[in-house]
Amino acid sequence: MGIWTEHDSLRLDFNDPDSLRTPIGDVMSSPVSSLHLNTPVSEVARRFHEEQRRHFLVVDDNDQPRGIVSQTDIALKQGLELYLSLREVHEAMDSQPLVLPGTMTLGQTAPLMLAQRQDAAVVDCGGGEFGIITERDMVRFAARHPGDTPLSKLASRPLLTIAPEDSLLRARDMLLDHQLRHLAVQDKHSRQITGLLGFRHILEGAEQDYRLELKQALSQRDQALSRSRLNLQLAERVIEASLEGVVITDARGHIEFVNPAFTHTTGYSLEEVLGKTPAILSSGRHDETFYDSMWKTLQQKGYWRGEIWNRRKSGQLYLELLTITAIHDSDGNTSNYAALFSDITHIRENEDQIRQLAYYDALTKLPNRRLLEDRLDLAIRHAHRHQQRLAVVFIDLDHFKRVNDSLGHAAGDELLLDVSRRMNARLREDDTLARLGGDEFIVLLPDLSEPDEVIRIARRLLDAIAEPFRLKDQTFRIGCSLGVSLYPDDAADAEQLLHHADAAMYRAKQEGRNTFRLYSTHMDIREHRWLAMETALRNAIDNGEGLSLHYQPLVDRDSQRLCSLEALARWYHPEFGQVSPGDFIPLAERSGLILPLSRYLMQQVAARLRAWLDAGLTPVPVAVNLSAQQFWQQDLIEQIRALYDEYQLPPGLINFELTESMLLDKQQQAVRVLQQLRQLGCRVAMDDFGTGYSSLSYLHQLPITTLKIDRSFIQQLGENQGSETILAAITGMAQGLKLTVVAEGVETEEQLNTLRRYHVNLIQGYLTGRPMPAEQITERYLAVAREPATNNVLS
Ligand SMILES: Nc1nc2c(ncn2[C@@H]2O[C@@H]3COP(=O)(O)O[C@H]4[C@@H](O)[C@H](n5cnc6c(=O)[nH]c(N)nc65)O[C@@H]4COP(=O)(O)O[C@H]3[C@H]2O)c(=O)[nH]1
Repeated sequence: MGIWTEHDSLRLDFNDPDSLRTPIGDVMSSPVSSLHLNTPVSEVARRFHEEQRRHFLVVDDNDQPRGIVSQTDIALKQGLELYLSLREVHEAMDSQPLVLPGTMTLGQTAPLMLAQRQDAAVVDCGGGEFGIITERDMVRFAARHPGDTPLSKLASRPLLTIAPEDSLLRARDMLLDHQLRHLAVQDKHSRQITGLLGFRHILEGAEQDYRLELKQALSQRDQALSRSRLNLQLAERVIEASLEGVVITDARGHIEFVNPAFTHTTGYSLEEVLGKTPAILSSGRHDETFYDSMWKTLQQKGYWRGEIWNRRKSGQLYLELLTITAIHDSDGNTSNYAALFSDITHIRENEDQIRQLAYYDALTKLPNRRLLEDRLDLAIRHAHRHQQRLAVVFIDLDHFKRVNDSLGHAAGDELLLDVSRRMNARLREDDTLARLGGDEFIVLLPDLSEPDEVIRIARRLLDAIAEPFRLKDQTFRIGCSLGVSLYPDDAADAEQLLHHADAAMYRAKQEGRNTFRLYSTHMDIREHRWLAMETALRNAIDNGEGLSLHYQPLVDRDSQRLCSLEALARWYHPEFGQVSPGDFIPLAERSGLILPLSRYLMQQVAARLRAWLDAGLTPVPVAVNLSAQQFWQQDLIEQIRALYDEYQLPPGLINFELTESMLLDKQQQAVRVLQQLRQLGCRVAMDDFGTGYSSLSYLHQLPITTLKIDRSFIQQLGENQGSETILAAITGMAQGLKLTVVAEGVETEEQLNTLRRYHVNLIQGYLTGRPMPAEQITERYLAVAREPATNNVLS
């Protein structure tokens, strides 16, 4: 198949009329290029340009011809309007048009146009007049005009012109309007024909630019593609190699991708987590509100960043720093979530360790001076705002150096640990115990409701340290000295408070150790009273001034004969007056004075017995009250023995009274001490029986001799049926255990009469004799004891 176009007509010999008889098969273009019906116009335009053709045969699926498509069709139908409106004629025109003189013949023109591949030529008709002939004209001329016809006769006139600055769109429209294929381009000013513009030029220009743009676009796309492929590869490699875990989920939170770092951190492989939600990592450490607010933030801001505790496949907890970002599609809907996390457990541990080192004492793990000062500053501000008091207690161990020197530093450290544990156990939750170094500690007591509270706490701390320590199989005691300063009474800032507490502690050390001192000299008397009393008691013990003993008789219930005495301490102070033992005994216990006081009193008792003996009297045994600290002294038995030796006392003259509470939890050890006392010939009474713990069941295990029924029971006799029932039970049991029973605090005959019904051996009380000075005892009981008729105390 072939095609014969206007252009092919130029191959005819216009000078030979017979050439028109040439068979078309000889002059057609063959083979003919074809396009399928469905070929897009852009593709057609590209083929026109690439194959330098002007027509294509259009075929169907069966290669049957269905039409011919020309460049003109494309120029008209390619939707080039926008392009054509932007381009000007001079950009597309043929700037070297074939201009032929009007005298040239038709026969000369055809081969010229063919040779120069021109589809039109401008004809200079002379006299400034121009015309045009085109391939299409040539087909017509071939049939109608002989080859020697001059062009001036044939050329179409007037020549339709357009300015070089006009748009190609205008040029196209002019061509369409005038049913022409060519326009001459004429300079507006010089009127010179500067070019020729046909559909071919319009299309070629368009094609050219299209092609260029397409090429550019394609190369840009290729570049972008390869860039993004590169970026993608890079991103993939970065994600793969990243030390941060990466999780990508779909919009509903189902995992679509995880990287190796995820697997490394969590222990889960991609296959194990695909399709699951990150909830598989949940540690259970965060509540619902935490996750709710995370999702809320994600939805509102598009990202969430924070720290979260998760659990590895192994079950181990870890802390991760997590950033979740919502990824949106082109419609703005969330299509995925990308989560990036790093395991910061170690960082946190390091931070904690650093914080620990910076703010805590390495040995005891207590806050150090720095943290203490921070907390003190805070506490001062808080106290200032709420108009509250706070206290700083400076604590220094007494004789710590000795422990260190004799037992070694390891034992010293052990002791410090023990001390800090004991003190901590005695403090309130909000109090701060800090170690300044060495054997110095500070306690910060915020929110003191009343200044007395600090005194109570100071005593508790003293007691805690006064308890024996056991190190390297050795039991020993150390004490401590405490200095207290108060905000706002003593100072307004942390430094001064610490300074004053230190000064007060120093005073405590100077004034005997194992005690505390308040810095303030401006506090009211009540607050100072205990302190002053303690100092006074200390002096009294040192010089014996104001301290004395009264003796209260214990008489046989039935015969009324004096059987023994109870020594009761008395203390008179010029400033405080007569101080009740109910006050000064506990004070002595708290301030560590009980041991020297007891020693002093026991000595007095022994001396008194010696004096009675020396006076030729027959003293009855004297019972001494033992306090807990005294009872648990390691050398108690030794002391007593020494006392007996020193005063040359016959055995059994000094007896002891103790209370149930002292023996609590330590029955086995108590039994040992009691047995030793018994071996010395001492009788031992359980005092105040019926109050406190009153465990009847363990009484039989204790080698005691006497049970003293507390006066509260005796005083309720006759008033309260219950107390008589208890009396019956206690006395019944005591009888079974062969214990002597003493009824304390008997004040009335009625009480005495009731007691007669039960197993009660001795009576002690105001009815039978108040506590009295030794001289009175001598006078009333011992001197007359020589005269049997008067030893009935009630007579
Ligand atoms: N209402 C009333 N009271 C009576 C009667 N008969 C005796 N009393 C009081 O009862 C207390 C008996 O002493 P306690 O129970 O051992 O209780 C003693 C004892 O626990 C302690 N105490 C006294 N002296 C010493 C001592 O030298 N060493 C120790 N460790 N504690 C002592 O102080 C506590 C109180 O002693 P005191 O005030 O002397 O009080 C004494 C005594 O005066 C009475 O018929 N009616």
